[in-house]
Amino acid sequence: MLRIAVPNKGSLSGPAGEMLHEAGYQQRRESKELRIVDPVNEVEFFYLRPRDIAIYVASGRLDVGITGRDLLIDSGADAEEILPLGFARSTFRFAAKPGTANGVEDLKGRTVATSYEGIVAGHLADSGVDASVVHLDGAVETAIELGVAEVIADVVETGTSLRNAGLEVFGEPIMKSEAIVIRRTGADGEEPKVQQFLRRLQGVLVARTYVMMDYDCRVEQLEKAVALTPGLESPTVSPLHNEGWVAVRAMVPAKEAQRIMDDLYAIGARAILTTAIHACRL
Ligand SMILES: Nc1ncnc2c1ncn2[C@@H]1O[C@H](COP(=O)(O)OP(=O)(O)OP(=O)(O)O)[C@@H](O)[C@H]1O
Ligand SMILES: O=P(O)(O)OC[C@H]1O[C@H](OP(=O)(O)OP(=O)(O)O)[C@H](O)[C@@H]1O
Ligand SMILES: [Mg+2]
Repeated sequence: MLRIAVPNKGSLSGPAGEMLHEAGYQQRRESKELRIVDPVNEVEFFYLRPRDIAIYVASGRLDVGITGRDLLIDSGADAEEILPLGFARSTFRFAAKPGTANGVEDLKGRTVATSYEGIVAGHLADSGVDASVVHLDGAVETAIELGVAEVIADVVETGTSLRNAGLEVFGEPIMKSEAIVIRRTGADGEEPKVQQFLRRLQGVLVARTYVMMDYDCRVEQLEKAVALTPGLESPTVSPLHNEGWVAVRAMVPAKEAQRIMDDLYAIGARAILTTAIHACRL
């Protein structure tokens, strides 16, 4: 049985559960459940604090886990990223009252408040800057107003929390994060159960990013049409009953579907349809 760690709370929890559900796995029915078995798929899910997931996976007791890249790095645990999942995207940045600092080099002798002590201490050390780090559990933006620190380092997505606190980011982003799948560093990457789990999640990612496009076009226009819709491998081309026409089928990125439909129409393609992909194995 594959043992998988899933975030039980916070920004990662909802989207992780949705993705696992879309991948065909049974998920917990209520948020108090800490562990469920999905006997059909032979997996067991452990709902754990997002911050703790890298530690469990590094211990080898759980095979894989879903967490944030920033949380993995912050933990310092012996685990590695094996698949980015495209949700809970954020950047990790320094922020302060306008005019306080322009870059990490200005932090010498100052105090930085953060919930991500591991990332911040590592970044300061890499930059050769000697500053103090104060650990806070959350709502870090308030630390400056209340005089606990002059600078914070925190997750930024829309920037609303910073604006509301009258703060501005400064310096280069410390890191970019998103939800990821992790496993213990050096664990057997070919393990069939792990590979199957990753293929299912990759299938969800593809189904979310691509649509299926079908259209008819004249044989003379086929090369131009195929250049617009190269598909992942190569498009399927089938003869139509009407001589001189073919039907083409290819996956295209969902974001580009409307532009591609316009371009296909312009070269004479007709009956252009797009349909959603519900599941996929590449
Ligand atoms: N507003 C946000 N937008 C996108 N990702 C976020 C946001 N806030 C946190 N994250 C990401 O979620 C992960 C942190 O999850 P965690 O559950 O510890 O914190 P949280 O979502 O802030 O929840 P809480 O603060 O309620 O405990 C990190 O990977 C972080 O980058
Ligand atoms: O740039 P934004 O879109 O505003 O998002 C970033 C904010 O979201 C998270 O806070 P959360 O609500 O989880 O509270 P916390 O600070 O207590 O973790 C994070 O810690 C930032 O404060
Ligand atoms: Mg938070």
